[in-house]
Amino acid sequence: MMPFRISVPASSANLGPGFDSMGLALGLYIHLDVEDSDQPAFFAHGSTESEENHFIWNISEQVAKRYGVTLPPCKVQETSEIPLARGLGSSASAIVAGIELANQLGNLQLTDDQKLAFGTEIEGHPDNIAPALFGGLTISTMLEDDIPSAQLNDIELDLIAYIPKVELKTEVARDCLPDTYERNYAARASAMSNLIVAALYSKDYVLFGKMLENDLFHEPFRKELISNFDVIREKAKAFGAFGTALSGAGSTMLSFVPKGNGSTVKEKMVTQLEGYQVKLLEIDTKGVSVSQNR
Ligand SMILES: Nc1ncnc2c1ncn2[C@@H]1O[C@H](COP(=O)(O)OP(=O)(O)O)[C@@H](O)[C@H]1O
Ligand SMILES: N[C@@H](CCOP(=O)(O)O)C(=O)O
Repeated sequence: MMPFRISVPASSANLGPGFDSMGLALGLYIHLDVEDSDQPAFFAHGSTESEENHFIWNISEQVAKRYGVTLPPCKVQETSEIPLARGLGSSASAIVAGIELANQLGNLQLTDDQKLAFGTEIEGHPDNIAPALFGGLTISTMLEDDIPSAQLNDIELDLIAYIPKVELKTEVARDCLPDTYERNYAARASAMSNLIVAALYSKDYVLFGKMLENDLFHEPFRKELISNFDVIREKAKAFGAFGTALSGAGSTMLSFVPKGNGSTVKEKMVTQLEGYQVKLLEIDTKGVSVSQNR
């Protein structure tokens, strides 16, 4: 089996009103290159020193313990294109990588449902875990003993991410949210989520962009934490984007642009945003993958 490579995509959760349920897999990846070794060793991204208590290895060990197996010694080299704590789902991608590593090393033959359940248990919500596992746009939620999830791959949009230097931990951005929403407010907020899904399925991207920018669940409470929130949204709209939302809990923002116009809009946005990485991103449609060839 060894050597093998596990690749997991990044993801953008929420898409405005799809708070805690919608997520889109992105073409930025974390890779684990795994090979045989007598001495167990885990090399984190950019490090030449083996770490015993690495986040991903800890996840793998938790999975192994749950299923009563001991993982064989091996050497794991992590490389990642996903910036940490910017709302691009780095923690969920790392969790999925850890689950898949245990799955492969322990020959556990975990089902998709088992991986989704375990990942969601650790992350607390399924909106990044599901796209990291399955690719595309996923909508999922937590029932008592099940995590139903639907997938949509047929999205004809270009994506532009504005990634600032500043990190924002999801935990901190969740602390800004209200504990409860009043009934009429919640009904309006969930109507936006229903409409955004209908707009995506019917490919009405003008309506999609409108709903994307009308979230009531989280963005009104988080936007104060995000520099240039309104500026980015307004400029992107003026240059032709359908809409722009906070990616996950932030700090990145993500624009959805008519297919084929991405690079033109990106070039214009670059001139407006100093200190940001402005990136044209692909949608990943595969989710986590394991390959023998490197
Ligand atoms: N590949 C990784 N290796 C180690 N820790 C990671 C990795 N990816 C994410 N993390 C942990 O998750 C944190 C970021 O998670 P979070 O605040 O949820 O932001 P996001 O998931 O949006 O990037 C990092 O600060 C780090 O502690
Ligand atoms: N629904 C969560 C999503 C967090 O995504 P992340 O990429 O910022 O970890 C939230 O909005 O808190």
